[in-house]
Amino acid sequence: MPPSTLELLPAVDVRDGQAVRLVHGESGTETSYGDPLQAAVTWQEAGAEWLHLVDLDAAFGTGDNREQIAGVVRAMDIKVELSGGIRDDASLAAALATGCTRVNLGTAALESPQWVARIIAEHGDRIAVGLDVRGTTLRGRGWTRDGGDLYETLERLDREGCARYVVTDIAKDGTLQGPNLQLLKEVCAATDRPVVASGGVSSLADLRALADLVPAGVEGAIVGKALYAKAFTLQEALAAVAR
Ligand SMILES: O=C(O)c1ccccc1N[C@@H]1O[C@H](COP(=O)(O)O)[C@@H](O)[C@H]1O
Repeated sequence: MPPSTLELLPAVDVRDGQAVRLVHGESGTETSYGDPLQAAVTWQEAGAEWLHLVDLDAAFGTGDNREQIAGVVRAMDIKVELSGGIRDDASLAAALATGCTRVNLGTAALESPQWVARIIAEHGDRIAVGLDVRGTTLRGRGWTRDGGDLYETLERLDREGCARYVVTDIAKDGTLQGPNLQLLKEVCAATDRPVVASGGVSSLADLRALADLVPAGVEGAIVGKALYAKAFTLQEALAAVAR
């Protein structure tokens, strides 16, 4: 039975050793929120069951924060979804070895389809694919390059057995303008796999609207800027989506 309550995944995105939020995922738009471990512990203590942890330097190709991020995963008692720069056997092995619950692949799903098919077959539910889109065009390499059509890629990944998708509307990400509910409905209609919504959450009303999409296939929501900007507390968010 799929869960009836929307899962919430507070985000900790790490750039140059700091927890940051970006606007539209654009490098150079960072607002810093300090120590990533402190941020992660704060969300865990506030009742989070999941953490969405991103190595932004690895995603942008400007280095990595791998050891620091592994330390954050090790310090957590909650489930961790780990992403950023997981593109080959070595980076995948390092990511899985942190003990994270699952990894989320972006660029690799666009540029290395055969490798992704193999690791989906090998690791099943521990692999999610991030479908980061502008309109219906996928973006990779730190969201700087086009990577094909959303629905063609979704069909291929479904065929290969991908367990779930993390869908980000880049136009909404970091803007506090509300999630793209229409996009999420369309993706849910195109796949029977669970979808984690990402981008734009600004209010408890947004979270309730996403919770209304649980029967359609939205399993969870990543919440970033709204929590850091204190639009609401995580406790309020968890209460808002409890069904
Ligand atoms: O989360 C962001 O703000 C973000 C911005 C720009 C690029 C990537 C971003 N996040 C996540 O990084 C992974 C993709 O990394 P890769 O392409 O596999 O190296 C994906 O989860 C994005 O959602």
